[in-house]
Amino acid sequence: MTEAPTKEATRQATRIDGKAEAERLRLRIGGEAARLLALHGAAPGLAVVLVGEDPASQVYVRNKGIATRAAGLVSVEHRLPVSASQADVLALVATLNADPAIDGILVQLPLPQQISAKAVIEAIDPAKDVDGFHPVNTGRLWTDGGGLVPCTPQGCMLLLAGVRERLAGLNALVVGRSSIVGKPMAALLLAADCTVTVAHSRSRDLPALARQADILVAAVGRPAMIRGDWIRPGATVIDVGVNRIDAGQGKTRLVGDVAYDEAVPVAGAITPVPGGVGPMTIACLLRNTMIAAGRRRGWGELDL
Ligand SMILES: Nc1nc2c(c(=O)[nH]1)N[C@@H](CN(C=O)c1ccc(C(=O)N[C@@H](CCC(=O)O)C(=O)O)cc1)CN2
Repeated sequence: MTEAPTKEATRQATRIDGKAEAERLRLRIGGEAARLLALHGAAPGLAVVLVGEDPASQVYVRNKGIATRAAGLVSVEHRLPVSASQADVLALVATLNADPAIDGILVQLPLPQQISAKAVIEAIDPAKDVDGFHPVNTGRLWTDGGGLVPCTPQGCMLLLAGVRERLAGLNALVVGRSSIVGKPMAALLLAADCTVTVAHSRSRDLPALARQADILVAAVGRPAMIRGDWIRPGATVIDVGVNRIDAGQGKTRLVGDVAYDEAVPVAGAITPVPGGVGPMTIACLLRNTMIAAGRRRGWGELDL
């Protein structure tokens, strides 16, 4: 009797579970916060400022508050109307800068068009800038690395560490050059001794650049732009995109910047959307708040 031909097993990338990793990090932060409360009788305080009523921002701010309180930190929310002036926001930031109970300040982006995000970010005390967007923290990131590190790129690095023991010498491609993700991501990969390329809308032959990459970080905000045949076999793919697309019948669904189903048979490991980088952003915000509190209150560097 002839045996049925064995079907060649389809290669599948390791799915990097950001939700589970974020949960573990939040539990560690909760444990450390409880220890510090017992030792010093105080909990770190995070103030989140929301201007206007952008639906996605409202969800993110609510989730930040829930996660902050669940970890045993103090969460304070300030909501300003969409008509708020830049002076209103700057006045609130000045109050929070001076408040000794507040260790971290985050102004949710985007802001209404009459308010300059640059002016607001630059007004935040760099020691309380838990987003890591202030020029002092940006400068530290590109020099000695001692400042507060932007949450999304920090989360990407933690996810990478879970699947890649050594990053030194690897080719890393960051697609996107935003100040929030692309540029700080490039700085962190460079600090980890990767050979870093940053691609953007004017880059020539993006597929060819992608095919060189052992690590590919997609942060362009264009649904499924990175195709499966652009990916180097075995590469680690970190998808930062959170794009809401029409799913028909009046429904929407979230997709990343990478064509996930095409990438899975080629990549070595890949983050899904949702459930990849997104949850790490909020966990790293709590981490930054703990770090800022430790430094401000003289609790020393914490093991997080
Ligand atoms: N001041 C800031 N503003 C904004 C930041 C930021 O880091 N600081 N980043 C984004 C929004 N953001 C946090 O604020 C954020 C985005 C996405 C997620 C997340 O968990 N995404 C989930 C899906 C959620 C959904 O269903 O919509 C996922 O990817 O699994 C968390 C935080 C812009 N503004």
